[in-house]
Amino acid sequence: MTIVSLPFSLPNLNLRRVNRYSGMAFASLNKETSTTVGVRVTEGEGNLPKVVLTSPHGSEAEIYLFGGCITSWKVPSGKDLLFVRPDAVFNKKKPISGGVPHCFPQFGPGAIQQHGFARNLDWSVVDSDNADGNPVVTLLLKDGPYSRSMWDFGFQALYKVILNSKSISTELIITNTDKKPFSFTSALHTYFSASVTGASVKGLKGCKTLDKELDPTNPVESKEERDVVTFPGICRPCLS
Ligand SMILES: O=P(O)(O)OC[C@H]1O[C@@H](O)[C@H](O)[C@@H](O)[C@@H]1O
Repeated sequence: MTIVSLPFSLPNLNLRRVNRYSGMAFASLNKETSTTVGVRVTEGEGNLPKVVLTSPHGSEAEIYLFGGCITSWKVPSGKDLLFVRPDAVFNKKKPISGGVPHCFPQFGPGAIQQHGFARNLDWSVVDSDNADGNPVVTLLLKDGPYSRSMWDFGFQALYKVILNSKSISTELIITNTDKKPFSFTSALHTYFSASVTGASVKGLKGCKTLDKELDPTNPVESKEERDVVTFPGICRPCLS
């Protein structure tokens, strides 16, 4: 695997560092490659940079800077609990279809592109840590000409991913850096790798559903009536 230099600069952030292993994964400004235990940046699919978190307990996670998208979370047995669609592309022409894509500043359809622009932009690494053996990386996305062209607000998104021995945790902090208020919707739209046979989802009763099977551009709106949703075949209703 190849170590890549990433063209990021270090913003003036006051990020709390949690122990002696703190540091940048890689800094390219002076060609220095200081490492944090369990955090590295390598070339992924389509030569896109990805952060790899490796836990001493045997789990591993991969996060593409394009879209700030976690594409893999392997537990110690080697099983990947996340799913990436087989037809996903890694060429920045489309968001990476799978893993844990960001939806921001809009979830679903609306005034701007479906699920917003955060999954179409390059995030940068601003911090990495190793907290008691658990690797941590923090990514940053800020407004720029592309985001401003459709959503004219100043913002900062900080996305922290922590790989624990038996879990992975994420924290997304959105800060309004503008002089005017804004509202937004957001989601971490996770694709889990699972067999639908025997899978069920509770708690959807009463939720609005959109059935896109017949015409994805003109979904049929309805309401979920079932206490428990199972998946005997194609997943028809999708939550909006
Ligand atoms: O296809 P996209 O834009 O990546 O969105 C993923 C899914 O997002 C869901 O919120 C929609 O209900 C689905 O219809 C859609 O397939």
